[in-house]
Amino acid sequence: MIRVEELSFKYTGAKEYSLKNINLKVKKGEFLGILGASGSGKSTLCLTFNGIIPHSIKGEFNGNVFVQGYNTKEASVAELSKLVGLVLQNPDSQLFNMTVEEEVAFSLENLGLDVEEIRRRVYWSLKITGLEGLENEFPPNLSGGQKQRLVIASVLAMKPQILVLDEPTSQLDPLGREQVLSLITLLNKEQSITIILVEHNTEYLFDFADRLIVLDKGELVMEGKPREVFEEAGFLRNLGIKIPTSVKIGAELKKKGLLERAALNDRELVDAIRTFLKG
Ligand SMILES: Nc1ncnc2c1ncn2[C@@H]1O[C@H](COP(=O)(O)OP(=O)(O)OP(=O)(O)O)[C@@H](O)[C@H]1O
Repeated sequence: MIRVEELSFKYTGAKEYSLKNINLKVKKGEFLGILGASGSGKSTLCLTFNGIIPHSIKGEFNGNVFVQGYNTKEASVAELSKLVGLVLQNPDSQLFNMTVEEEVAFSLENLGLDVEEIRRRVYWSLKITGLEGLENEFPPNLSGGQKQRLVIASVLAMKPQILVLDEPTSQLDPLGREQVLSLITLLNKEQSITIILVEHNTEYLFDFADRLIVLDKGELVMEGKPREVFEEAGFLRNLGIKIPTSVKIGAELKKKGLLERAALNDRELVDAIRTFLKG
């Protein structure tokens, strides 16, 4: 689905490269989580997946990014947007139509689709994001979680096979956060959409990501299954990355010889404690 080869990028006028020699492959239907401290290059990497870098944001771009076989240097952002849906932190900056329905239909009208197909896609997108019944609402009146789901609906209407979400829940309240994360899980598990997600909720990534990559100062410094990555809790902490609470507790119990391995998710930790108390 995505192949990144020897990618380096320096913003125009910047002293340092924001991405340094990144190599990465993302498979169809995979759920990839991106971890890294502030400024490590997570957003910059996300912007390379649909061609915003290097087409709209300029700089020194070396290496290649291929999306479903297209080299992003050669394909336009409009073409790439049909393959890769991009969702950013702040939903308000991505909503500008008068009604929920118009918001979803907007991007489709530029694709030259017939009215019936547009109607079908709008209906499907609003249904899957749980926004049906709100078609005539004014987007600024929605809750944070609803707004972000509307952004996702308008991106999904283009029928991309890949969704890139850059901290989509960071500006939401706990309920909105939960709604958006559940939606992401559903899109991955039930619609087989490839997910690339930057998210600070490491508990969620532990449970649902297939693989994690860790960025540090523009370099890809670690890669593996969530369990393998969180096994290196000390390394992650030094990079300023939040460790799941279950892993922190697991590490203490392991130190005391009560657990064999620290990287357990919430459910596994509870099971291990229950077994220990029974024994
Ligand atoms: N438009 C820009 N012009 C110049 N430098 C930039 C620009 N955008 C980002 N950078 C620099 O590139 C580096 C990587 O930034 P980026 O936003 O990709 O990191 P991040 O991991 O997403 O951080 P955060 O978690 O704070 O969003 C930082 O040093 C940042 O200052």
